[in-house]
Amino acid sequence: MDVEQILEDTYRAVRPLIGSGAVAEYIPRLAAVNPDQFGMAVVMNDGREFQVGDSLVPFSVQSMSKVLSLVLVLADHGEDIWRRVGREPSGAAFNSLTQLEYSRGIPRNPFVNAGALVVTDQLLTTKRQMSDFPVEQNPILDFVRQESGNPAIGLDSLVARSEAEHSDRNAAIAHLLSSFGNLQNPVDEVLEQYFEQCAISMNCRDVAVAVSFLARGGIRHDGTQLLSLSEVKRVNSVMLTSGFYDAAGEFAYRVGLPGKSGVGGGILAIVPGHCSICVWAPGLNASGNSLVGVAALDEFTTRTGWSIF
Ligand SMILES: NC(=O)CC[C@H](N)C(=O)O
Repeated sequence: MDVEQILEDTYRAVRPLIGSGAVAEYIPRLAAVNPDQFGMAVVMNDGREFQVGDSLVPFSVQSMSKVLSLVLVLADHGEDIWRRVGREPSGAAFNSLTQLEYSRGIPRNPFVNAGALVVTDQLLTTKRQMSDFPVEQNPILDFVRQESGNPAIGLDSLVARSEAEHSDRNAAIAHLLSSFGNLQNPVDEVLEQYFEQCAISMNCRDVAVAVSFLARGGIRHDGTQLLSLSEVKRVNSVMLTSGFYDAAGEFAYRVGLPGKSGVGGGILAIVPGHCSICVWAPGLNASGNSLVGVAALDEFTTRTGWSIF
C-alpha cells in the first residue's frame, strides 16, 4: 500500500475544511492559535515515517497526555488504579462535574478531566516515593523526550499559566474528588501537575513516535517492554470507548480506531500491530475534538481500510 500517496490524498480531501471549527476559548493562550493549520504523521511499526502539512509544528497536547499518565501509572502500579477510577464511557463533556457527585467521587474513566486528575494524583504520589526522581521533573515530559528521541520537547509555560488562571472548573472537580477522599495529594499540587502535563508542546511526528509502543504490543523504542500485551489491549480499549468524551461513538463509527483527542486540536490514533497516527488541526467541533482531525482520520482509514473492525 502506498501510504505516502494516501496521506497526500487525505490532505487534499480535507483541505477545503482547514480552518473550520472553533479554537478552545476557555484557555486564552490556545484561543490565540492560528486555526489555518493542519498536520498529520503516520509511524509504521517497521520504522517508516510519513508526514504531510504542518506535521513538525509544535502544538499543545492537552488531553492526549492523559493516555501517557495512565500508561505510566499502569506500568508502575498495575491494576490498582481501577479502584479509584472507572472505565465506562461518560457520554458527557470532558469537564463535566455532575457524574462525579452521583458516583461518589469515582470518575467514569481516566480520560475525562476528573479521571485524569485521579491518575495524575497517583503519578504524583509515585514520583514522591521515588527518592531519585527530582520533584520538579515531569515524568510525562521525560517519557516523550526519550521515546521520540527529541530532547527539545518542552512545556509551554504560558499555556500552563493560562490554564491555572482559568481553572475554576478543574479546581471544582479536584475539590469534589478530594471531598470524597479520592485524592492523596493537595488539590493545588495535583492541578499544577495536571496543567503542566497538558501544556507539553509536541509536533505530530513526535507524538506518533512517542505513542507507537501502543501499536507495538507495549514495546518501547529501546526494546524494553513498558506494558504487557494485555495491558496495551486494555489501554487501547479504554481509548476506543472513552477517548472522545460524548463523541466516542461517532469517532468509532467514522474512524474505527482507538484514539485520544486534546483541546489543542491534536488526535492520536492507534492501528494495533501496524502503526500510530497523529493529526492536528486547531479548530474543534462541539464535543471538543478536532473537526478537521476527525475528518482526516475518517478519510485515511476509509482509503487504507485500516481499522480494528
Ligand atoms: N479535552 C482537553 O484537552 C482538556 C484539557 C484541558 N487542559 C482541561 O483540563 O480543560
